[in-house]
Amino acid sequence: MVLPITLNQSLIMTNELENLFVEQVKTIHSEMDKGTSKGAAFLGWRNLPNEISAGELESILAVAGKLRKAAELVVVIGVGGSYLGAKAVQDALSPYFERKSEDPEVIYAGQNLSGTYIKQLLNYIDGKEVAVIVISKSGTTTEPAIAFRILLEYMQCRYGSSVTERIVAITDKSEGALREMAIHLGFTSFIVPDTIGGRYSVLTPVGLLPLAVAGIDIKELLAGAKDAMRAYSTADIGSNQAYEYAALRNFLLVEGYNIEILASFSPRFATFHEWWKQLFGESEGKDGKGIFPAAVAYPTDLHSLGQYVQEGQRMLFETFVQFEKTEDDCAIPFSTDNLDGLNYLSDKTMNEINEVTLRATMQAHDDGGVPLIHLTVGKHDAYHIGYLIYFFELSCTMSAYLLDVNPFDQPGVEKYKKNISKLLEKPGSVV
Ligand SMILES: O=P(O)(O)OC[C@H]1O[C@H](O)[C@H](O)[C@@H](O)[C@@H]1O
Repeated sequence: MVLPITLNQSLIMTNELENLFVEQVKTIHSEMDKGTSKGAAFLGWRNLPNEISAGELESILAVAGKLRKAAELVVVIGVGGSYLGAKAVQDALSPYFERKSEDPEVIYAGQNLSGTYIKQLLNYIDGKEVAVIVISKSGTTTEPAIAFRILLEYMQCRYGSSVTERIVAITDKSEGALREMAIHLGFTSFIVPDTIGGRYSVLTPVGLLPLAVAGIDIKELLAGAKDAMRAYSTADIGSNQAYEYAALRNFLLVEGYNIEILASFSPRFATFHEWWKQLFGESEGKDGKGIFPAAVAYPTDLHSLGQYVQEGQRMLFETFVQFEKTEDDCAIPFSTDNLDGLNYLSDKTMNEINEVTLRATMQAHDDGGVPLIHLTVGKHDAYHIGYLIYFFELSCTMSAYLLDVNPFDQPGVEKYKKNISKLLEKPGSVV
């Protein structure tokens, strides 16, 4: 059977260490099952692919259908976990250049505080039929709240009382300013479940609604996640590659490799790197622990960071994600004059050369002393992306538990927020 994801690596672990991980993983797995692991109240994503009801899926699709009909452009407002998952999957599964005519354009706001960005966004959407999806689990995050205030004013001026048909909020069921606004102004809304933190929420309405609006097959995405959930349900590292990946990372950390670079050769996968960075960075980076998650888009970055990876400080390991099958390809044409000397490639396609470049890179980095993990993904489609999401969510959680940290909080992020409040003299903040 061809597995949707396979993991290869050539690291040599001592038997003692391997046995230690085998035992630790078993214990943690059973603690997760019993709900006694750190932050266990936020393990809701674990069974989500099985638990999302047909009713909820239908209502997401129905609302998406309405927005698709009403709007040629949809602005999705959110930051962090309320933005990265949807954008990662949308970019991974959309054509590079030309959208299908029935798919609205989906653009993002609230992930930065650039006045230039919002001003130009307002100019860009003017004259187009617009809808807005505003997402914030807490309902109080400053960056998206500011973007929404500006977009809401714009939408109210433009659409008057019918604005409620064009705005959808996704937030906590009862807490936060966004929930209050949704009730007060009468927007359609969805709930981010209490048991799922932002960075694990891509398979809830947080990711599913914007993706359905963009024309992504969310049922296939969930089908992949559901199969992954089944495939990675065992506590045994030997037959659970999500746990194997978690253990390998922790082994490498013990060996002094404290930076992981996620590397891929598919440009449309690059936003997924950003989702992965938040997932691992916020889940593990606390109590003075954690592997720093970085990412490179090859071959572009072979011509920038490649030098460092090859010969810089030896504290990096690399995880390659390779898609075996992609839909389109382009042959290298034969040239009669061969002025560029490339005729030796003319029996090959671009994707074949991309694959050779991947192998050449892995070999070079291996020679350079960079430990490698190689994840091969069967196909570049919604099913496999859903599978991969679940793979990383589970391995990230296990990896954080192996470090003995709570995977589901992010206390450090509050520090800068408090400083902003002080500097901007927010009422109630301590000066
Ligand atoms: O969804 P929100 O509550 O607006 O939060 C958006 C983001 O805010 C902060 O950056 C947190 O550290 C993230 O974990 C969260 O995803």
